[in-house]
Amino acid sequence: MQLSLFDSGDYYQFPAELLDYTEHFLSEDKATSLEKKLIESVPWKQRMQKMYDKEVLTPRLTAWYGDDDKSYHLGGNNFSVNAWTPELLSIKYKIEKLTGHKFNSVLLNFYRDGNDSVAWHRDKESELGNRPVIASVSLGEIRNFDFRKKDNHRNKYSLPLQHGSLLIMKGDLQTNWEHRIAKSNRPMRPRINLTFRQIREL
Ligand SMILES: O=C(O)CCC(=O)C(=O)O
Ligand SMILES: [Fe+2]
Repeated sequence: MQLSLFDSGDYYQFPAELLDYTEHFLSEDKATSLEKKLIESVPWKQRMQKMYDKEVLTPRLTAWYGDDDKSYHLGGNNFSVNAWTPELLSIKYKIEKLTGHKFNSVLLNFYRDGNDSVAWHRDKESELGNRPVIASVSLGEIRNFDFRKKDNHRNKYSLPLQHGSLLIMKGDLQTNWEHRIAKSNRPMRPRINLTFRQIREL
């Protein structure tokens, strides 16, 4: 795994048990055709999100797919669940085979350009349980996945997520670290991110 530091004056070793990065998880062709298919066929929506006490529009489009037609509360959002498509199921099986972890849902993010983003957060909803394993597939534009220690923001890293890559987030990552996809002034093509999760019923 290659990590670039934000602040070259300080050096922190990032604990490898929290992240697993596979750069060429999908072939270039596979990744490109999947990206095109998802952009065209997913019922993308800009949703409302609770930020402190206010409801704001998320600065990206999202969609939720999963095992049945229940809708889950995730971080106070009420997503209605779409049924698995053959493309998403086949990616899910490929990740399960590689990692040995099972997933029952996937949250899709569509970053239309550099203006779209996800703010610093942890995926710590109780539906995910303790120390969740989240599998994140990236398609399209290379965006930086930034992460920082919750109690020491200077302990901060950036990982450029390549087209067709797989990032596994695990261990205490969602407990002790925050992550984000920052906005950029650089002209950017669209990017799609798929985060496979195991949601429990509460
Ligand atoms: O787009 C990404 O790589 C990260 C998305 C994310 O953090 C999330 O959906 O919780
Ligand atoms: Fe996240």
